[in-house]
Amino acid sequence: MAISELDLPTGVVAHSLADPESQARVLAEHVAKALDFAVQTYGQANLVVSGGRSPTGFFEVLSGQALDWSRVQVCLADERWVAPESPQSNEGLVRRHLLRNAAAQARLIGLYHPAATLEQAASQASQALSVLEQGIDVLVLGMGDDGHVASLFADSPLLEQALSEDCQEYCLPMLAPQEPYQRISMTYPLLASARLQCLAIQGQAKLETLRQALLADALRMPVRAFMHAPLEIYWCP
Ligand SMILES: O=C1O[C@H](COP(=O)(O)O)[C@@H](O)[C@H](O)[C@H]1O
Repeated sequence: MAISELDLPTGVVAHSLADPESQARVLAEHVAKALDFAVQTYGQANLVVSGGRSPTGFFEVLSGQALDWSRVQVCLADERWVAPESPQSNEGLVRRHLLRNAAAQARLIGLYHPAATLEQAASQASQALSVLEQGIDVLVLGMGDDGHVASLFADSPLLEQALSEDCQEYCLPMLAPQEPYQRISMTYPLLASARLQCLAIQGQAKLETLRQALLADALRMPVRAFMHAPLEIYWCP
């Protein structure tokens, strides 16, 4: 299957790239241009990225893009509730693969807080995100094989609240079906307020997940909630 065969909603743009290297380069150049525009226009840029396993190549190419990184704030769309030193930490991934080269100058706003409970940690993460006062300039989402984005998982107790357009919280505690179970996720209204919204996915299996999500309810496959303009999908086999 090719991404052009999917019946995407009007306004959703699909980019089909030849391989992971091309995907990383094209996405990194597009993101860097948008960050540079925000720096020139507002004096600062806010970038929200995802974790997991797939963004490392993109992070490494982005880290070498020429722009005034000292004016860029990097935040995470979601975090596993583990210390940044853990190999499962999304913050750790960003520190190792993105905050290097030119991008070492950027400021990272992590979602991890060592609170007594996951609920308290999520509340502290929400408060820390008040630094996003000019809004999110660029959002880069990934997608799990089950159709989750950020840490918005089907069957997580607070999913309906997190996907509600009226949700006032920047972050909510979420539960994943696999380890690490305890997660903190940015909620739908904050994520969907980003000026540039990108979804980066690789492989046939994820294309099939996306095809199923287009026919599903967002409560079963949360990626469905983001299938509207101005989403840009970057896919490669
Ligand atoms: O658990 C997570 O998974 C998704 C997807 O990760 P991927 O490696 O399959 O692309 C990721 O977007 C999210 O940030 C992460 O916490």
